[in-house]
Amino acid sequence: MTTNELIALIGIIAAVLVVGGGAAFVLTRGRRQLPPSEPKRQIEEPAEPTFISPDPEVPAEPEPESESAVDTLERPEAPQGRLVRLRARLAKSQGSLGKGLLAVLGRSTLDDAAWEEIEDTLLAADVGVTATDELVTNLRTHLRVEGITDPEQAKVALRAELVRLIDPTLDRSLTATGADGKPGVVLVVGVNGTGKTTTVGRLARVLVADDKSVVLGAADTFRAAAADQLQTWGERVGVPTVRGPEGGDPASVGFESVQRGIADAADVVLVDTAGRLHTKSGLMDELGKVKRVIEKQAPVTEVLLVIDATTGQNGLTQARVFGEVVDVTGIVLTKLDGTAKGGIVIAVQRELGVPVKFVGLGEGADDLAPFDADEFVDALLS
Ligand SMILES: Nc1nc2c(ncn2[C@@H]2O[C@H](COP(=O)(O)OP(=O)(O)OP(=O)(O)O)[C@@H](O)[C@H]2O)c(=O)[nH]1
Repeated sequence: MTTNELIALIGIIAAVLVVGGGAAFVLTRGRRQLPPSEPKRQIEEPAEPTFISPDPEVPAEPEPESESAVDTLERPEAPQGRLVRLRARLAKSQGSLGKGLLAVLGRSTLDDAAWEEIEDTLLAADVGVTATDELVTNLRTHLRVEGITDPEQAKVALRAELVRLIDPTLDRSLTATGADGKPGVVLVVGVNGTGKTTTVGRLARVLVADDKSVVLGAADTFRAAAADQLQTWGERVGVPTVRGPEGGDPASVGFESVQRGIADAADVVLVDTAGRLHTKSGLMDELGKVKRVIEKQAPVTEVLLVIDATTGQNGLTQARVFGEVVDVTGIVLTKLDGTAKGGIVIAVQRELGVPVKFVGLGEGADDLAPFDADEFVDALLS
């Protein structure tokens, strides 16, 4: 090999070494910049479809109940003291009944004309004829026997006579305790629009505030929105609602709601019923059936008749007719906030011989107050 040939061979070997080393360097650096090998596997092996993109039609696994969901439940106001809070709502009744009576009693002498005015005031407030006679006779005797002429003392005497007429000794508690480990069952009845569904929803809140477990029965299958309305009331305080098909048999919804109450070991089942005209005998008979069918599961412990206080004498007629079909055990007087006829409390109690247990004094969720004779009369005369 010549010297020139040797130099050429060394040059070729050197060039090969330089190019090969450079390529190796580039490859090595390049490999270091690649992502780790794991993702390569992801690309090659398609993931399960449900992980790639959850199908919106497929319901997700139920999530454990979050704290915020529990937090959204409302805490109803304790029932005690509601009547005192709502006393100003009796303003209309206060004006015509309470203030009317006090104005006459405040006069220096009470002649026959003054007593007639007292009588008229009581009658105008729907106290009813017999109760009015009784109150006037008793108050006159009270003032005469005790020689009362001072208006302030006369007011005290009036208060005592009104309380006596309303009868503070009546048991006004909701009879909602069942026997033999079964829930108490409260059936709520009345004509259309008196406020039954609202009352059932509010009663659920009263019971929940009292730490009772409750099941609602939407046996008003007649009015389309009634079951939804009731369910909403229940959801606000975490209470389930049993409902049936629209136009279905109300008795079977009543039956199933009590069945659910027994299965859940609930304290109370509250059953809403369809409003019915008290003049329609077929519908009234159906109400009797609802009660009988429910009682195949557990005794009805309370039948509450809801009466709209603004309907006056008509409310009394309803009370009479409902009382003939189901054994009414308590009265709920709604819309007492919108009437000057607060005396209906006295009249309706006498008509049925059962106590007023709750009064509705507004449209708020907790505007249903347990009735108390002393607090009511104090509100009227304040
Ligand atoms: N101002 C006032 N409104 C009330 C009171 N109680 C109920 N209401 C209103 O009365 C209306 C009728 O109430 P509902 O509970 O739907 O009556 P319902 O008796 O269930 O009606 P039906 O299902 O048709 O028989 C609603 O607008 C209630 O907000 C109350 O004490 N005061």
